[in-house]
Amino acid sequence: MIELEKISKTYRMGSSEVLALKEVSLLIGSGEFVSIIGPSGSGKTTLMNIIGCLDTPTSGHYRLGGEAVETLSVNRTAALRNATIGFVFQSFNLLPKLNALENVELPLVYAGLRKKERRHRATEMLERVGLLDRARHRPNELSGGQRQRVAIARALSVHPGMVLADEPTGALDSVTGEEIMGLFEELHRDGVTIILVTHEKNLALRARRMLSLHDGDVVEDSATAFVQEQEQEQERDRS
Ligand SMILES: Nc1ncnc2c1ncn2[C@@H]1O[C@H](COP(=O)(O)OP(=O)(O)OP(=O)(O)O)[C@@H](O)[C@H]1O
Repeated sequence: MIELEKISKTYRMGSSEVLALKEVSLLIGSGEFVSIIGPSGSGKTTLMNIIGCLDTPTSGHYRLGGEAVETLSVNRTAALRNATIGFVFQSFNLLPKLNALENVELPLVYAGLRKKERRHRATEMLERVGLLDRARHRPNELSGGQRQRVAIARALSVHPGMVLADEPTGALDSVTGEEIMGLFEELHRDGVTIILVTHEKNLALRARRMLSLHDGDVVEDSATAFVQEQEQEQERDRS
């Protein structure tokens, strides 16, 4: 469970200030599939960074899984983040000298797992994203979509309850982007919380809930047409 209460974020640069988030209050439940949309500079990445405990708000309160994040030490925050959140970025952020399997294993090295368990889990995750046959390939031997699948497998390797994805399809063509969205939908069906930043409305509408940001404010928080269609179908079935 994510609980944001009047979260504001101000960036200071010399004598000037940018108010990137303005008293944002939000509840996101376990297992939700939420997209965040908004124009460039509206605060999407800032909000994701705060939810992901990669940055701290200037004011307000953030509880993650019941823990008040502002009261935690840096080490405890890092431990909470590593155990609960998998990150997926537009630029994949894979290490070029490691092959796909080794990239997926990396968070498990940091988590202190033994080699045999790491191999087992990383293999399982590559299979999950349909890339087992590319396990020994380095990132430059993979397509963009395959690289993003490796990055998603890496995010999943620690079995996080939540995946935060910042423009995960931004570097991909539309067909490959659709495939990656299909993978997020599968994860959602498996109970993983998905929060996805995108500037493409057709992709945002594939989530079950869409938040629109404008100038640091959440200006819309709505169930997507996908959910409305499902509700209408259920209504028809009942009548
Ligand atoms: N490190 C920083 N220092 C100063 N200002 C920043 C910093 N990061 C973001 N900002 C400013 O905060 C505001 C929100 O930025 P943010 O990156 O969250 O927006 P965004 O919606 O993700 O934009 P985009 O779609 O272009 O990635 C912008 O005005 C931006 O210039």
